[in-house]
Amino acid sequence: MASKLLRAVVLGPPGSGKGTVCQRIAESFGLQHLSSGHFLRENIRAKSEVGVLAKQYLEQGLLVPDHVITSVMMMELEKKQSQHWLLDGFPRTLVQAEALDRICDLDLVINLNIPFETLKDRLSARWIHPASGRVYNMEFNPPDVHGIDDITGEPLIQREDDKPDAVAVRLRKYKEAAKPVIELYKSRGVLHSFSGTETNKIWPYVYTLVSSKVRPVHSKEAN
Ligand SMILES: Nc1ccn([C@H]2C[C@H](O)[C@@H](COP(=O)(O)OP(=O)(O)OP(=O)(O)O)O2)c(=O)n1
Ligand SMILES: Nc1nc2c(ncn2[C@@H]2O[C@H](COP(=O)(O)OP(=O)(O)O)[C@@H](O)[C@H]2O)c(=O)[nH]1
Repeated sequence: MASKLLRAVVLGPPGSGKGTVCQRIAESFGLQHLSSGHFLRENIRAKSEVGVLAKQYLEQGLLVPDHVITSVMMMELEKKQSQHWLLDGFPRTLVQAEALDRICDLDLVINLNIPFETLKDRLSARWIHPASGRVYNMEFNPPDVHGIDDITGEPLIQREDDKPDAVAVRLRKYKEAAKPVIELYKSRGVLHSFSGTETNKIWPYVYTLVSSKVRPVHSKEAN
């Protein structure tokens, strides 16, 4: 098994299960899950310079400018240089993919293909714990107590951009921006696409793929 540090990306539209799959990979293989959306929401809550700027874009359903999210992610990646990592939500555009290219060679890109109706249903039932980024779904993985985070006991919230009108716009924008990124990774031979409507069915295939690159922390397959 290669001892090289894993550099991986998970691509997929909003609601496709990137966060869920990344969390499982991070737990099973002991690698760092870096979510660009989570870093942005943290900055917004902290009212940092990046956060104040990002908020203006997110409120209009827009992506933040490439240079802003790229500098946030480059700073985070610098801190994790000596660890295996997995990116969730970055790169979202070709410009971001090109910036990532300048600092590393990706080993693996996991692309989640999920039907539009499934995405809409999932997002309308998604609740998050803002401080940790923990994600719940009222049908798929509900919290122990309705509206309350299992670990901290703090309240869960629903993201503004998970409301139905915002979702349709986000999905359209995702497709447009992701197309050249997917083509780039396909041409490099690192793209692995998974299609379906259930994360639990996709997960064993993802697990097998990642196992070919990194050793699992637990000997038994999770879920
Ligand atoms: N590279 C990125 C990543 C995120 N964002 C912005 C737009 C996103 O709508 C928001 C939240 O990011 P998430 O990755 O959490 O959200 P997604 O839109 O991808 O939705 P989801 O978490 O549902 O996949 O942050 C951005 O502008 N550029
Ligand atoms: N019903 C259902 N919900 C799921 C499944 N997989 C993930 N979810 C939920 O769908 C929502 C979106 O998943 P998430 O991992 O946040 O996707 P992301 O937007 O791509 O990061 C969350 O509320 C998840 O808990 C699934 O197979 N079935």
